[in-house]
Amino acid sequence: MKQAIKRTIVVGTRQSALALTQTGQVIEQLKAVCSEHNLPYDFEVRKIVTKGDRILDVMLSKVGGKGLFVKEIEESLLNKEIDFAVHSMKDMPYSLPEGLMNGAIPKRVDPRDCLITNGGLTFDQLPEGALVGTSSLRRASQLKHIRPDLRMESVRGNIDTRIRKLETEGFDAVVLAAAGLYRMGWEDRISSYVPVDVCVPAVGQGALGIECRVNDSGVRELLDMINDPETAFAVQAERSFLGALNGGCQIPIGAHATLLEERAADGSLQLSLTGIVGSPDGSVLLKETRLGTDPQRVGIEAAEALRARGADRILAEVGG
Ligand SMILES: NCc1[nH]cc(CCC(=O)O)c1CC(=O)O
Repeated sequence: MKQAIKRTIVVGTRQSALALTQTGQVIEQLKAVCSEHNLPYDFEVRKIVTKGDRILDVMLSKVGGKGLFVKEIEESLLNKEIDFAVHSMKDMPYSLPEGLMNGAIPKRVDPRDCLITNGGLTFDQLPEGALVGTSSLRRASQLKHIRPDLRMESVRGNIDTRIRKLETEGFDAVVLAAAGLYRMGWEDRISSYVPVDVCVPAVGQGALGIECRVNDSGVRELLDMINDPETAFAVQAERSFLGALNGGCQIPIGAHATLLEERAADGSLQLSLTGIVGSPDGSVLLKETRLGTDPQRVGIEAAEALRARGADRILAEVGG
């Protein structure tokens, strides 16, 4: 029998353990789709070192924010050195360069933040004045807002480094996205979850984004098979919110959208989005929730409601 000639798809990723693991998981999903539909594709992983990986000792917000992790990867896509790239959605800047697009958003895992503590504490059980490690202004703002006694300190590095610092640097707790721990198979390290009404997650947290070239129809058709329309719908609303607040950088912004069980009268999906903007010290925390059927609009409406309450001033103060 004649063998079809296979196209080898080169997949770009950062070289952190989390990036490699989630890229491997996406490739496994695609391989299953290929064998089910008899599609002639092979996959090869190409590791890319980004500027964000080289600068690990500075607070992210001081060195230019999220774009640091994707610029080199996007250049490799445009140069055709790679054919698609797997990103943590929350690390993707709002706007993609001309010629690139988000080809798929697979099903989201748990979007919540979680605590790693000694002795399995919940947020409410943290002792008075506890030292909490996070490099995220969003987490610092929201946690200090309800617990002004907490001392927040920056902790950077890969997930395993941050967990190690719980012991080596005397933290009472380290805050991480649950999603990263699940993907690594380290969920047994999670002491407790921070409810989304206490700490609204980062835009896109728990979701992946798969970036590809707009004109690569083969890759686009393939990626479309692992797209999860409901996740994509919610993430679109969160990213619309981010875009409406000009939030490309590491700033104290969070948004969480969920689909409502009930459809609108005309049968379309409905979603609810809660967005926050806060000051890094937690003294100000603005929160708004909007419902609707158009994700773009819901994001913009929540952003406008926050802007009307002074969100721009807070963002300008932190240099967002
Ligand atoms: N900021 C780094 C980062 N980017 C993506 C994840 C994993 C969670 C996810 O995919 O949303 C993490 C770690 C963390 O925030 O704890």
